[in-house]
Amino acid sequence: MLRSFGRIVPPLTRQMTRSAGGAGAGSDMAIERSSSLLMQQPASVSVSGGASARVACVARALSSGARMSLAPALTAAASSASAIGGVNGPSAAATSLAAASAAALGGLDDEIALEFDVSELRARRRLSTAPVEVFTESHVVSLLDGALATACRAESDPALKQEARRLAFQVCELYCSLAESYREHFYLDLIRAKGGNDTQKFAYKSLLKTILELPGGPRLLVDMRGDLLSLVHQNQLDAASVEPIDQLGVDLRNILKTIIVGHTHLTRLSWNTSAAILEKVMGYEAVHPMNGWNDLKRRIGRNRICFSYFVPLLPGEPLIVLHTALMTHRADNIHKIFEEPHDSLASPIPPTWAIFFSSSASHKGLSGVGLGHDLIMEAVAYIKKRHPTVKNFATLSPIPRFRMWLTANLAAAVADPAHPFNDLALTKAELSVVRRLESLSAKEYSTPAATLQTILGNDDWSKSHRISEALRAPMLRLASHYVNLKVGKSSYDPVAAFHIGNGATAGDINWMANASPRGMAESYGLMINYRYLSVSEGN
Ligand SMILES: CC(C)(COP(=O)(O)OP(=O)(O)OC[C@H]1O[C@@H](n2cnc3c(N)ncnc32)[C@H](O)[C@@H]1OP(=O)(O)O)[C@@H](O)C(=O)NCCC(=O)NCCSC(=O)CC(=O)O
Repeated sequence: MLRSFGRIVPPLTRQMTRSAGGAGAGSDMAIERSSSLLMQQPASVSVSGGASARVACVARALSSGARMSLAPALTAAASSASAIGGVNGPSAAATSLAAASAAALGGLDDEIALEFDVSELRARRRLSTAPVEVFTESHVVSLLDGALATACRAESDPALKQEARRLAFQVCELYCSLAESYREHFYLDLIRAKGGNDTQKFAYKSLLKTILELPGGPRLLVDMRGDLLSLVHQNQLDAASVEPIDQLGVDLRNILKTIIVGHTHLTRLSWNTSAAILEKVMGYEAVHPMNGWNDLKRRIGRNRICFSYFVPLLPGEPLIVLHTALMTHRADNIHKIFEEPHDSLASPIPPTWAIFFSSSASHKGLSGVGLGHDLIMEAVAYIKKRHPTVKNFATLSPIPRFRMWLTANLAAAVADPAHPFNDLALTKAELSVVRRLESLSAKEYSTPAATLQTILGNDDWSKSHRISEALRAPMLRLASHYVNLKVGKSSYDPVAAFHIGNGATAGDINWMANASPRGMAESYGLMINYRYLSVSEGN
């Protein structure tokens, strides 16, 4: 089938020739000469020492780009020269040729590392909008087959490593050039590529590991897994694609774990942290958006700690951020945490509570790696060591889908007066209090669910102290019911799933704890404390 993979940049082979910059016509001739020399000599046992010296000289004299085009020939030379030999082993000349080729290749390592910098491709991926040359599926499949075969063979033959990296880079370039709608095909082609080895299941892992070793490769794989998860969550995959693509996602996660688990570095961010990182922290904030540098300054000021994880292979990337307030009491309102001026937070009373009020992971592609759990546990250890008066660890967390859940259930109960949610919505006593305060029509009075639905229909209730107080008890009860809902073994609410999955316990639900438009839209202003009792003292 001739399927086009739109938005593709020119083929890499051409790109590579162009990036050989400065090689010029003279270099082209030198490439040809040394190529033929390299291709011919290793085949002969009678290779002379002079030939190997010339190989090395020619290879060194070439520009790095031109030498790189020779990499496959140099690799072949090194490999076959080593293999030449009878009962007495390789001849001295063959050994010398192997050494010269290997030396020329060895010197290339750093240059190749630079030339194969995937970060550039990622930048292009973000910027490129113009449709360019189109590759056919057969091109994609043959590139993947070749890259996969070479990556697999390079695992046992180090002489093939550079070639494996070159091909892996081409695959990255292809991936960065793909239109979003072609990613599903790419993943399937990657999974199906056999690399000449029909028996090896999941052979693509070798290719992914080769990409991981390219400069910028880890970040590309993080993006790739994020893309893949987005695709899966859209629920639009062909039924037959779901299982293999899920498997690819799991393999990608496991490969990424090798550069994350055991390599994380806990960092406390401060006003002295580089602006580039602080700007990212502001951008990644997923729970309480920041409105500029002053908001951030307050969140890293006195009695506030902003933790982040970094790993060496994703330099400059705060992978996950955890904001903490050190307090003298349990926090029940997010506005109080934000409104304290950052320079007046010094209290004469030492803090006894650490309140985690926001965790944000920066890359979807790293979900399921366990970063959130590990960061909270390391943060606890850090705080215990430096702030020994802190004995209690808890969160002040959003309840993100509470309003959605309540709205849907009230609608179902209004449609069916026998619906059990009518019993949960308001008790008889609550119903009579609310009805006394609000003048509703007969229809609106008809059931508890109808009454509550009408009152919550707009946010006016929150402006009336009396009505809001009348709603407090039923809303807290409904929120508690919601937070304890399960889907299988996990909590229905995503934040509850995260904290309860970490070993925390659902604690107090706080009334009007986040009256911002987002807080009202998500949970009618309610927030919850999850208690990390196992690490708290005196519990
Ligand atoms: C909360 C996170 C930082 C966690 O990051 P991680 O990389 O550790 O996440 P993860 O994907 O490995 O998920 C860890 C576990 O959390 C649960 N989990 C996470 N997100 C979920 C979701 N949307 N739906 C269902 N479960 C979910 C899963 O059970 C999973 O367990 P398993 O591994 O078994 O699948 C991130 O999900 C995130 O940035 N979320 C958006 C912002 C957010 O809602 N933050 C929390 C509210 S703030 C807050 O509550 C205060 C605070 O924490 O400080």
